[in-house]
Amino acid sequence: MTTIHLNNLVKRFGAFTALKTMDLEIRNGEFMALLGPSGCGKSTTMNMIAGMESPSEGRILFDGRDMNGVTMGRRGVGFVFQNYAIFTHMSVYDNLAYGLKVRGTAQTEIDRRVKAIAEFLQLTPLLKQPSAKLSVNILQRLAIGRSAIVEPAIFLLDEPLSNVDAAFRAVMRTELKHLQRQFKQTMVYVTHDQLEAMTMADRIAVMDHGVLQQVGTPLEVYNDPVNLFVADFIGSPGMNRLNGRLAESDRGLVVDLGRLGRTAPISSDLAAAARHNGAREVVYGFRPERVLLSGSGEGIPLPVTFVERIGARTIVHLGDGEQRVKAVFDNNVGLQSGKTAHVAIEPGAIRLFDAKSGIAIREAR
Ligand SMILES: Nc1ncnc2c1ncn2[C@@H]1O[C@H](COP(=O)(O)OP(=O)(O)OP(=O)(O)O)[C@@H](O)[C@H]1O
Repeated sequence: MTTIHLNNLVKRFGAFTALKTMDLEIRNGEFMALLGPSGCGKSTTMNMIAGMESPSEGRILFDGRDMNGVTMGRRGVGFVFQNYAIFTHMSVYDNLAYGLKVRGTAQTEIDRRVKAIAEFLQLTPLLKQPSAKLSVNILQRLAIGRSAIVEPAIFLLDEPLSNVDAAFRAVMRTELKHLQRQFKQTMVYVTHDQLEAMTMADRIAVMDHGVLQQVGTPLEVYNDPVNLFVADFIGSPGMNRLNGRLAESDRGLVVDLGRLGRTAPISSDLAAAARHNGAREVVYGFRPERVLLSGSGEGIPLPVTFVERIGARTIVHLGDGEQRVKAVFDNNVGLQSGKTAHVAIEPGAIRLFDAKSGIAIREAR
């Protein structure tokens, strides 16, 4: 196990800055996901950790040791890419054994470890097969096994599941997490898929445009996004946002929801944070799972525009124009498009953002 420190890391390609600045500590034995849209600098960060690219500025430390000038082969990292690097002229067994062979491991030990990893990745019946004829799913499993077998202290995976089919991806999400627990590796996992990051990672580093936006556990980034980018990127459907304006009332500070013709109360702590922030135009945010239906006719009246049933889950689309809301329920709530629903938001679920900067207005914690 190894701790990775990224200190003020910057990467420029000519005049273009792919990574503007990155400060991140990846703890011993931690599963860290680097998450963000295409082009945000995830792979660039990963390639620098692996030693395939050098930083333009800043340092990378493994257990406090500066990796500047240390070649990829000497960093003790295992790397799995989106495009599995498999020797197609070799059998599954020989591909798995390769890393141990080049390290001069004894044949009996190679045999033991190949059998163990093959069992773990359900490759045992295929060990004698030539790799050239394997399906994409199996090839990716083999690529993971080939890197994992040497038990690197640091395991780097760059979108390893993006070419495989959805059912297999779901299985591999669980297996990769299991593999990391078993070998107690420090794992860095690049993905643009928030579901992958949310289900596997101990912590997620959310990136956008070469800038680290937020680091936290899946629940922290889900519940308390630092800005509207993170609020939108995490969760499916993303966070609801209604445009509002802070206004004083006899109930204290409230959010005037404009066209919806309502004012929404906020907690006294959030009101204090909003007063301190000074913003007037705000985004009133809440997760679709935190919407409640009010049977008594209280709450915000919104037209039901569309009802989606996804297995046991129901996603209800409400509102029109700019003020739209999605609500997610675990059952069939019996709403139909064309009807009006009265919705309330669970207490404690409201998040406020400064509409101009997009930055969260947060209660002191
Ligand atoms: N060798 C290079 N030369 C010039 N620009 C590069 C180079 N490598 C990456 N870039 C640019 O740096 C930015 C970040 O790329 P990077 O591959 O790190 O993004 P990413 O978040 O991993 O996205 P993706 O999943 O699409 O690869 C992109 O705009 C990319 O075009």
